[in-house]
Amino acid sequence: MGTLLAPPPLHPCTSFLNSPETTPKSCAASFLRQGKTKIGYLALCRSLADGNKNNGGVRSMQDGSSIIEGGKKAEGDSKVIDSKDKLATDREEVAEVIGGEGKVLTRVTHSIVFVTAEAAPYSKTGGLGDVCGSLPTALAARGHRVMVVSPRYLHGGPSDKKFAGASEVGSPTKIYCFGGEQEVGFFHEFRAGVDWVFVDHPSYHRPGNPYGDIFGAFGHCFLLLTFFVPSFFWLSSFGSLYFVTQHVKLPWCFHWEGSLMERNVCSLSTIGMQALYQFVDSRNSEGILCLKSGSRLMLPFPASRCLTKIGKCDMVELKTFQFPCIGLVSIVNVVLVRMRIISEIWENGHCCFVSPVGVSGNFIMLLAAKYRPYGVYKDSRSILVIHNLAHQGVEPAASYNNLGLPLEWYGAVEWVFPTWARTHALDTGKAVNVLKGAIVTADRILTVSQGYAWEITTAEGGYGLDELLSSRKSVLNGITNGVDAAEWNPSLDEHIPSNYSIHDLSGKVECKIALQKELGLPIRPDCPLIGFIGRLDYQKGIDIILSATPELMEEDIQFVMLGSGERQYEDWMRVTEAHYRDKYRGWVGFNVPISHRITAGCDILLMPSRFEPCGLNQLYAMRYGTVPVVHGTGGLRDTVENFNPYARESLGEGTGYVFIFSTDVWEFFSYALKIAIQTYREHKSSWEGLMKRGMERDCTWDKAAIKYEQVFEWAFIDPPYVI
Ligand SMILES: Nc1ncnc2c1ncn2[C@@H]1O[C@H](COP(=O)(O)OP(=O)(O)O[C@H]2O[C@H](CO)[C@@H](O)[C@H](O)[C@H]2O)[C@@H](O)[C@H]1O
Repeated sequence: MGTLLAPPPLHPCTSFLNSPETTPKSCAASFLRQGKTKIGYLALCRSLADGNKNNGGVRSMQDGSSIIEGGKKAEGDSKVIDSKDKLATDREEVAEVIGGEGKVLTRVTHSIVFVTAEAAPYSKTGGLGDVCGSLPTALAARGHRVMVVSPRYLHGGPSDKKFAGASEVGSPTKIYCFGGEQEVGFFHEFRAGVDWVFVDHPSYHRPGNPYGDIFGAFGHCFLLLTFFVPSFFWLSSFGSLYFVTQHVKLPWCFHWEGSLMERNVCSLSTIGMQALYQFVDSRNSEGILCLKSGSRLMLPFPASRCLTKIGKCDMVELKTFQFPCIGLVSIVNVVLVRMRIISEIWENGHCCFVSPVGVSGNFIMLLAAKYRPYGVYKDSRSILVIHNLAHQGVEPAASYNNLGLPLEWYGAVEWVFPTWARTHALDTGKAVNVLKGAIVTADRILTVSQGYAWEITTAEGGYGLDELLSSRKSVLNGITNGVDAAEWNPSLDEHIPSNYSIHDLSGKVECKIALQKELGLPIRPDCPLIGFIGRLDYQKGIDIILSATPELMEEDIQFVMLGSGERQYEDWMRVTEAHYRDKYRGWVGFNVPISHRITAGCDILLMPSRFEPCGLNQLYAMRYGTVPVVHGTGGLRDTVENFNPYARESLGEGTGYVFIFSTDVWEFFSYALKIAIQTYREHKSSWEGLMKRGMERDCTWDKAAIKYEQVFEWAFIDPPYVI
């Protein structure tokens, strides 16, 4: 094992994340941690970089070392410290690693397991799938050790092939739930530096998408997800947890993402945990604590035993998220929990993250209410990541009993609807709001853009939580989501008919012609082709598009929309297509290859979202030289720079068109769109400048991952918010 002096770390005070008020109080503390640092997964990082180049790959071994696939053990510089060394100090930092292309990989490595309801490319219904498909690979590329656990959905169609690369691990295991024994299998694929693990059960084998079919959302999604969704997120809707452990015997961290549960299923919440531990057990036969008990997992043993059985968690990170197809149902995702097992616990026991009830927001509360008072996880930190404040997980007050919280904690989640929002005379308006509970207990709070981080502290964007969020401004940051550069790259994209790049845009015209052909629209390369991709709901501003369409159709343009969601909008798309056969196409459904072809083939992409925490399609569009026309809100305002043709001595500035709402909402939208169309037609060089500036933008996950690491560092500078 080698040691070396670390290069000067990033100064935490020179934040690129937020305003000075959100900078941690004690920057000095981080400097105290400088000095001698140990090489941790240097080899992994380097080998990963090398391995990726030569189509090899690095496999992490259970003993904490790593090998390059092909059997060669990492050597020399590539030596990896053994796990005991790794855990000998508090939280060890490894030196920043300069990868093959001079890229800094990471200073601190973790083992991370994502457990998620969807992960692209295997499964995806929206932004959640994108994030869980790309963030793990970005973290792996930075030297972290990453596993993703998600269901093995087989819908009986071509999408089933996506799981073809995964082979079965061991034999199926039996778990007890729903009043009987269930057989659960596990499949595994190592790809892009990440171990992808798929939980298999007959309930995942059905037509539709993960959460519903043509008849609507499955009423028992909770059941489908319970097999791998751990007890953290039970309840009516939430869930996702990532946690990272440095436990030698359990060298993975867990990341649960996106569970959908209904309010009456609290007792089923432990099953996923059991399944996961069964799996872990099968790989680490030594000393893993398997939770095979019945319903409740919360502190199933006396506190004193917990101290030896349960490790300390370094980091908990939660995020809220809306499941597109579920309408009002909210999802709270626990994003990342980094576990540290101090040496004595590590010697005796096992890392075990348990919660009797699952909502991830609830998990943060449980951490504060039930673990820390017993000295468990007192060195942990929690981060709540808010993806969509419109969905908070508000449930009837009676649900409180299912949260597993002590009675005296009711105030943390108490929620009373105003009189006007009550449904009948006897309605007291009393409810519980799990997101509120997480906000008042989390150590740090994140959103998916800086703009949205501010919006949620205002009365307009705070959905009733603005004052609470304002009171926590000093720990509130925004990190913009990234783009999976491998999936969304016009020069490599296999879904589009012609590849192209900023240096040669000729392929883009070919993509446009091919799209017009595919849609049955007149083939007219010079006609502005406008696109929209997304959920058909209020958030995405579909009503604005709807209002503006008649006027828009008077223009010489073509317009294609891809989306699914509210029935009224789907019907509207069909009717509009029938009415404007030579100009409009509405593709009702969810189709990833088509979304790529629309992104590549269109000239303009519309995103008139009423609010948008981050938004991904505008990022994809810019990468593909498609100019976004967006409402200046949240992440859209942060990521799209408004076009200014006069800037830089008339060379122009900006990457798209940003309009602001007023009372006549659609008129502002129409106005911005008309200017875009006019620029496309009459000012070709300005348009090309717009396209190229968008394509030059670096919106990759690498940048976001570095910012996440910065927030983790800050989280450890302060003591836990609630002890
Ligand atoms: N019919 C269809 N066919 C094919 N692909 C389709 C599709 N409809 C949508 N998609 C794809 O699904 C993804 C949706 O991304 P968004 O950022 O709009 O996420 P969403 O609003 O679901 O989630 C929330 O979480 C994300 C992630 O944090 C935030 O960016 C966002 O603001 C917040 O509302 C994109 O990749 C898009 O191309």
